[in-house]
Amino acid sequence: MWRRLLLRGTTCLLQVEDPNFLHQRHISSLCLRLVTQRLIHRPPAAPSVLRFPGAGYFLANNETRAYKKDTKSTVELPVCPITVTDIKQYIRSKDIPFHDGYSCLHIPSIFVESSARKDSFSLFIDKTTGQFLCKDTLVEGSWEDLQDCLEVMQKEEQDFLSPHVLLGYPESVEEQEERERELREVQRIWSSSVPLTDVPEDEAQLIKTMFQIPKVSNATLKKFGVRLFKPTKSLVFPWFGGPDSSLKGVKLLSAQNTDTDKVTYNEATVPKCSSYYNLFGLPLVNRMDSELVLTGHELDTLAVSQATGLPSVALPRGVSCLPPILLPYLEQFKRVTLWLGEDIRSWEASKIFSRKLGLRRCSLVRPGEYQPSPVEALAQGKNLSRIIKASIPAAHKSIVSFKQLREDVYGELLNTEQVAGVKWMRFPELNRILKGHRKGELTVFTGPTGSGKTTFISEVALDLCMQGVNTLWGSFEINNVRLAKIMLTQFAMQRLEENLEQYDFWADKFEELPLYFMTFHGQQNIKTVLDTMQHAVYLYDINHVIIDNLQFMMGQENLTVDKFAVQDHIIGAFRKFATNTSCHVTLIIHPRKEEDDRELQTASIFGSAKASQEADNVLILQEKKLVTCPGRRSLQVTKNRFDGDVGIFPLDFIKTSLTFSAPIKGKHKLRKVPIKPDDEEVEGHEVAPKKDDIKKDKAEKSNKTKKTPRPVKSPTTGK
Ligand SMILES: Nc1ncnc2c1ncn2[C@@H]1O[C@H](COP(=O)(O)OP(=O)(O)OP(=O)(O)O)[C@@H](O)[C@H]1O
Repeated sequence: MWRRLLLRGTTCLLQVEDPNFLHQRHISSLCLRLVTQRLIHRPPAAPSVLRFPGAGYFLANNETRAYKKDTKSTVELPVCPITVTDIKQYIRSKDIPFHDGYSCLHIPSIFVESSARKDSFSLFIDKTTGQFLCKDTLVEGSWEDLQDCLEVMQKEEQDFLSPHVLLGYPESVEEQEERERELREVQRIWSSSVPLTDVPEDEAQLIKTMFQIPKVSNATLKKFGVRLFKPTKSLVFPWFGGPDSSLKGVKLLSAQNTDTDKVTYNEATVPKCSSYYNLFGLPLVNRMDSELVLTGHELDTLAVSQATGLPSVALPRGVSCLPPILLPYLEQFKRVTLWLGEDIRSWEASKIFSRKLGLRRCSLVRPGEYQPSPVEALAQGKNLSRIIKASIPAAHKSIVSFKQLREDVYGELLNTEQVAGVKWMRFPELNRILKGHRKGELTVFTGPTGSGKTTFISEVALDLCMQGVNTLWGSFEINNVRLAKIMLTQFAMQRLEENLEQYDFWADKFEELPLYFMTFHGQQNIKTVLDTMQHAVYLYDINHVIIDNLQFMMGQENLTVDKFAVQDHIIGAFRKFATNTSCHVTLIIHPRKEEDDRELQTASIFGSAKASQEADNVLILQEKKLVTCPGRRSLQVTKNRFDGDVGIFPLDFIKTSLTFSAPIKGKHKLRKVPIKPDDEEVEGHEVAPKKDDIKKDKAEKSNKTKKTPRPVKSPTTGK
């Protein structure tokens, strides 16, 4: 029997074998099946979406909510994008009082009985996404979930709902086991580590010297609950959270002193960094505190707190991202000072994060010689309070004088290397010409049809992503599975088809990359694409978007208008996006038809001159049609706005690994660095373990040092 269903505004036809399918449990499993088959995005949470004739509405009262973690790194726009005005209008229509906060709207929790509500406005709705979080119960969900809940409350004439009302994805057995294993690991580390105050004074001093925190007092370490895990000489930072302030996780920090007197830190978290949402220092914040210093590191928070007495919290993944799910915890502060570190990357991150936090309450500490990171400032005996007082307001006017710019200019002159951007590990020649990959730029990339544009740009982007550049792919031509397969092959630098036993090893490492995909395929509307990009920038602090390729946005536009004008409009929109969001956009554009044996030039890019005018960089994949060397490609940089250097270098394609970056005839020999006495590792590239090691690695999988941050998908609870 066929039944028509309306799910989140989409009509679905369902074949139903069981005539009693209207029973709650059937609907719930049916919805889950639909989700697994990706027919709908997630199970509908409540009645307004399930309109069975005569069925009334449906709530899964007995189901507990548990998001399926890390499902996919795909970015999709919410079914119906909303604005803050929509949210406000809806809330008003339900007669719910609200408080207009910085990043969120605050309403009374609907998951707590009114008599038991501790805080009258403890449910936070993200103004940008509509995502909500109830701080009292830690129930969270989408804007649609919240609307559904409110509809039910109204229909039922209830003044609160059970926190278990929302349907969730049940955890798989493996997920459950993994979670339990992680919890045991957290407990094991925590109980076998000791407070630094219990360590003999000379040993404690030695540890502090090792971590270069000689001036951080025992009292401060004790106050923040920092411990020492003796087996690895690591500092342990606890994550206490949830309504019961229980131990949710730990971060282990080890220090390594280098020849240059500088210390390098290695971090490991349990649970793994993709589910680690600790705002370290939060339990010490008072409900009435209205000022906060936000740092990029736990040690910095210790330094700020000790030197200034101000409340301070550290971001769980440093400057790489500020997950929106943490924003509700920062709503109470009228003034937030962002002091994220001592380099340009921290400075750029502080500007981006302050947009999420609300510019008007944020001020930024500009890194510089006299303003190093907080922990260094403390070690150097600087006055941290004065540095914080001298921080500059994040809100800026659109017209500025040189007086306001002079510090920026000075900073750029002082840090020329950092200003030049992230260097490629696999493409030294690109570094030589372009100097690096910079935020806010537009790169236009072209090359003959089928010459390997996607393959090449995939490796170029992967290289950056492996260094922590949060990357979003918009691949309209080839689907995400194929693209991910290319990238994974390039990542592993080998044909995985022939080494399937290594698949899990590489896939596990690949999964840790801050890499996301838009789910579009085929022709797309430019506005939808830009909205999705904007959404991803907000959620995942994307730094690099790759669009493959522009021609897939042309078809949707009104083609009675001049084709070139449409293309110019699209390029202009991407240019604006790059500038406004400080995100680098790489745009692949097909060339116009040239004669086969002619090399492409900037002017060969399809369309008018707008593409090359707007672009900061123009890259061309040249294909020489030589009989002697048919597959030979070169990469030509014909425009480089940063410093004007242009040039060309040859690319040798290795079919097994789909890479272009191998050493060229001994010219760019990579140093071999042994990692084990009997193993060799090419610089910047990992070696997969032998078959036997794979099993071991799986068992120990949890959390060895992870440098690359990962997406934000699971709740703050760390559940
Ligand atoms: N230098 C090369 N030599 C030989 N084959 C290559 C080279 N680079 C890529 N290929 C292969 O050519 C095929 C097409 O590559 P790719 O899709 O990257 O090209 P493209 O320029 O993006 O194509 P299109 O013009 O259709 O967008 C792939 O199978 C790829 O593995």
